[in-house]
This record gives sequence, C-alpha cells and structure tokens, in this order.
Amino acid sequence: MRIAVFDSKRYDRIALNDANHAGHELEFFDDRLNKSTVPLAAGFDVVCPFVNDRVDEATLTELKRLGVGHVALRSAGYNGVDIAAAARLGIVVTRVPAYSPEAVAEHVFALLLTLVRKTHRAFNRVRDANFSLDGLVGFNLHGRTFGVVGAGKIGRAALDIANGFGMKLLAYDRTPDPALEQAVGCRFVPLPELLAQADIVSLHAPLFPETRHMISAESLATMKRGAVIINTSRGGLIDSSALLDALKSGQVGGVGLDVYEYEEGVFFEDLSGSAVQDDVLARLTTFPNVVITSHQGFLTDEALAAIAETVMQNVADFAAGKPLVNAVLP
Ligand SMILES: NC(=O)c1ccc[n+]([C@@H]2O[C@H](COP(=O)([O-])OP(=O)(O)OC[C@H]3O[C@@H](n4cnc5c(N)ncnc54)[C@H](O)[C@@H]3O)[C@@H](O)[C@H]2O)c1
Repeated sequence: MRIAVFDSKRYDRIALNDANHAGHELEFFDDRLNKSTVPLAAGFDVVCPFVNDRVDEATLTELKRLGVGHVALRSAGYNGVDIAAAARLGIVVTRVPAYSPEAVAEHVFALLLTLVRKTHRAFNRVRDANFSLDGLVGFNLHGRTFGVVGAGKIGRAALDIANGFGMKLLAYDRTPDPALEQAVGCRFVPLPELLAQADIVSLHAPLFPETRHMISAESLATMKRGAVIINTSRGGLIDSSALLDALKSGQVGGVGLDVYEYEEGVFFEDLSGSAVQDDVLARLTTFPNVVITSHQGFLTDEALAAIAETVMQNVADFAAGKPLVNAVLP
C-alpha cells in the first residue's frame, strides 16, 4: 500500500517507520490534509491524517476521485472527518480507539498539579534568582472533589489517578457505568450536579454537535466559585470567550488546556517569530492561573508506539480485505 501521512512531525516518522513491519510505502507530508492540499494524495491508496486535518465532504470527494480508499486516522477523535460523507462515497475510515489512556490522564495531572501548586511560576522565579514564596500558596488535592465529564477510557484512568490522591470522585456520562462506581468508588451524577459540586472538572467527552460548548457562560455560572477546569479532550467542548470572562471575574479559579477551540493551524506549529492572531488565545496565555499545552496529551513514547502499531494494523487489514475492527461508522 502507498500511504500519505499528513501533518507529520519527526516523532510520527520515527514511530510509523518502526511499526511498518510489512514494508508499506510511507510518504510524509508536513501539510494538513484539507481541500487545498488533497492533490498531494494522488497515487496513494491510504491517507493518514491527524487531529487538525479537515477531511470534509469536498476533500473526501476528491480523495475518492484520486483513488484513495482508506482514511487511516492516527487519533482517537474523529471529529475532523465527515463520517457520513465517507460512508456515502465508499471510503473506509479507521481510528486508533485506545493507545494509552494513561498518557492523557497523566497529562491531566501534570496540568492540574502545575496549576494548584504554581510550579510554572516557581520555576520562572527561581531561574530569575527570586526565591520568595509570596503568591505561591496552593491547595491540597487530597479531600477535594474531582469530576470527570465523559467516563470512558481516559476519564476512567483520570479517576484512578485521582483516587490515589484521596479525592472524592464524581462522574457524568451519557451512559453511566455502575461497575465503574464499584471499581474506583466514584458516583455518577447529572452534569449540573457535577458542575455544582466539583472543585476540579476534567473534560473527557468527545466533541459532537451535542457536546460543543457544553461548558458555556450558563454552565460556568453554575460551577463552584474558584473551581479548576482541565480540558484534554477537544477544544470545542468549551466556549472560549465565556471561559475568558469567567477567568476575569474569578468565577473560574484555574484552567489547564491541552486543547483549544481554534487550535487548528496554531497548535503543533512554531509561531514564535510572528504575532498570535487569535486574541482569545493570546489573552488566555496572560493569566497566571492558566496553563496551556499544545495538544501533547498523547505525546509519550508508549502512546506514539501504540498509535503507530494500530495504524499499520488497520492498513494491513484494509489491504487484506479483512474486517476493520477500528472502523468508524456513521
Ligand atoms: N489531548 C490528547 O492528546 C488526546 C488524546 C486522545 C484522546 N483525546 C480526546 O479524549 C476524548 C476521550 O477519549 P477516550 O479514549 O476516553 O474516549 P472513550 O470513547 O473511551 O470515552 C468517551 C466517553 O464519553 C462519553 N460521552 C459521549 N457523549 C457524551 C455526552 N454527550 N455527554 C457525556 N458523555 C458522553 C461516552 O459514553 C464515553 O464513555 C477523545 O474523544 C479525544 O477527543 C485527546
């Protein structure tokens, strides 16, 4: 198979080449796949996009015309692909449903501990020979209430870690799981109850039309004053302008973002030589109680290797005409 890998970085090249046991022909492009870049897919059987590629109906129609039969995502989320259009066109879409939920869940706590113990500020101070502790008072996680929105693979892994910290655990999911309540000692509650009670709200629901802006001006107003929000799922779950207002008013006490609503074209890029054009993002970076990382929850050796192995297995199954266990269906 000839595979065009879009939006590829050095670490993708290493991991996918290592997992290419069958000797498929891999070509790596820096560009994100969208309707402008789709001509690059000419002559390939498979395209391999990432989270910020826009595989919309126009792009899929052109992929079909070029003879591409398989969109092999190297992510769990698939909100960037028009799944219904792919099905209509007879293009199969696969994803990597699970690679290392722990990688993302551990990143939740990297963000959370940074925020609540202000280590980002301490790090900068000490480098500047400022050893004062003024303004660095944090709070214990032990005894606080941790609420996950979306108790799937990553949400569960986050609950497990929070359990180790001695936190009270709440969960909201459209399909509550009584077995999980038993396993980690969490309690499933409706979303309004979780938002009203949690000291920390960690988002793990996928981005669908119905989950877009589930954290809005209205829901932010119902949260505990000073609560911390962590989002490692998809930026569109939060109305970013409303979040900015809640930070300014102090309604939200801290925010850790690994994803951002308008991250496409910004995250994963080195824009240090130019001005950030997104005023909301630029303003968010000015708050001392906001920590932003550039969608790196998945970025561990273990996760990259597991992603690459699953992508190459999905391609091998497609090539062999076998059932695609990781197919995304409308
Ligand atoms: N930051 C990163 O690098 C990174 C890496 C991997 C995944 N992700 C994101 O994390 C998300 C979660 O991944 P996962 O592996 O845990 O997925 P998952 O499918 O195992 O879990 C998602 C959970 O959300 C629930 N859910 C779906 N719709 C809901 C709704 N409307 N309201 C409440 N709950 C709802 C599902 O029932 C499920 O339990 C992915 O969708 C992806 O966007 C981010």
